[in-house]
Amino acid sequence: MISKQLAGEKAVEFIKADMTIGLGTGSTVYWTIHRLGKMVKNGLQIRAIPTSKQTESLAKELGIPMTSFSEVSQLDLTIDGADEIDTHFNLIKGGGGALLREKLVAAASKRFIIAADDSNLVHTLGKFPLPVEVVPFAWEVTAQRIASLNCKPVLRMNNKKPYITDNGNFILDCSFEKIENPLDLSEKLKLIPGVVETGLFIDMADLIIVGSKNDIRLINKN
Ligand SMILES: O=C[C@H](O)[C@H](O)[C@H](O)COP(=O)(O)O
Repeated sequence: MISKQLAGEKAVEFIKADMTIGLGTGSTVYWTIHRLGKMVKNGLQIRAIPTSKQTESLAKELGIPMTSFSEVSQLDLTIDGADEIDTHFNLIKGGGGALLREKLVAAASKRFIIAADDSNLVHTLGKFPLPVEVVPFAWEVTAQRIASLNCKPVLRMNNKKPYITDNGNFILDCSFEKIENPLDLSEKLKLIPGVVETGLFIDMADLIIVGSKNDIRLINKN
């Protein structure tokens, strides 16, 4: 069994009846969503808010009942993946382009669980290029401003065209190499006009489930 699958499937143990669950995006929570689909088939009653169109269609296919922020304002639990996790529980997310909805859903959740594998654990964030969601208008100028923070922003492409997020925006993948102060960088990025959201999730995760070749580790905050 692959490590992401181990971690993703383990995460469903934290889902209880009648919860409202945030469903993340990516190849790790794919396994969570599949397991949850089986639990729902066996009678578990929950409702879910997806963090992307991709997750929404998978969850619908599996018969997982959906809700939205027009019906609920707080979720009991969100389960998501991460591209990098540092020793202070800070994350880089957005490799799959879903960072904006992921952050909104995580911020509205009482508990935020990350399922990942040991390759995602790092001492310092930044080797994985930081995804930054920007509005398409004047994205070139936004990219120049971001570059002045000491990185190389690259416009994410898809079939030779700019990749478009579920919110109609572009993504700039920004290679910082080492992000020594994630909070400071996050604040600086958010001050740049045109930046919608960044893939830095600072001190939001409550529990990390780390799958490796043959076992699973749970890392609790504090
Ligand atoms: O936009 C995508 C998300 O932030 C994913 O959770 C992240 O990229 C990790 O994905 P995966 O589970 O495929 O490694």
